[in-house]
Amino acid sequence: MSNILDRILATKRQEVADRKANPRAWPQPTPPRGFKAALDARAAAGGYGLIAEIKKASPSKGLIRADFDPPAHARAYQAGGAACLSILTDRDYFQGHEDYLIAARAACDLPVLRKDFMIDPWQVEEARAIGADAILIIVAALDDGQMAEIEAAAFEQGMDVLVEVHDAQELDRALRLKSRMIGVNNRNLKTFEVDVQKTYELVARAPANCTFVAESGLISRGDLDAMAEHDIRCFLIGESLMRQQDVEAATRNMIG
Ligand SMILES: O=C(O)c1ccccc1NCC(=O)[C@H](O)[C@H](O)COP(=O)(O)O
Repeated sequence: MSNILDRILATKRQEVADRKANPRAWPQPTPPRGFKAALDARAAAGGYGLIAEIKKASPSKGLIRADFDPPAHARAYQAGGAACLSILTDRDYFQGHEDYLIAARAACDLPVLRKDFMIDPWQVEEARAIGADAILIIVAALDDGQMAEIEAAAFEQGMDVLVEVHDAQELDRALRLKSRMIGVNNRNLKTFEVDVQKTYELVARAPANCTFVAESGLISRGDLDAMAEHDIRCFLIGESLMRQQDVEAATRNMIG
């Protein structure tokens, strides 16, 4: 039986083919903002490096934020102390859009991750063209050759790469790449269950020179403090912040 990732990737292949056939023209983006450097600086200063996600909806939760306003959320996340943004651009499963990334990045100074399902280096060029400072490689979605090709395209554009893994085998494959920014997604893509134990298991296997990011299902300051006891200081958080009426205050309470 196919899981949600298989279904997303099937849709994405068709979407990318359509977009390559009918490319949009984009305005010239400003130069890349250092994404990994922004996270590392927070962690080095003894704080938490938060990648705050602008996420309208998801396959697991449906609609998360009805009054969705990417520029306002970007400003609130920056004022609340986030180091970086993650912005969903996938339309079919997350109700995202490239225009949300463009508008949110223009509204703040934070580096931005294009959160989408990369299957083709062409999408990396498009990501930079809309202003993204980093892209995501999901190890479960690609073979080693595809990952290396997409990573090389990103580095050529001066972007950072967050490499996302779910288990030890995927971590071993991730570490064959050059990027030293590794995210552990605690969400099981078959069941949608979130298990933060995954992060604890994998941080012990990751080399010390990695920027290590815990992703998904983080709800409270206590969750982050528990992870900090295992030397994990960077986090990708979406839903729990996006559900708050006062996003700025929620962000500050989470990491302040
Ligand atoms: O969020 C989902 O339902 C989902 C389903 C299938 C593939 C990916 C999915 N989420 C992408 C993410 O990585 C999360 O948006 C991100 O880690 C933030 O998670 P959360 O704080 O739980 O919103």
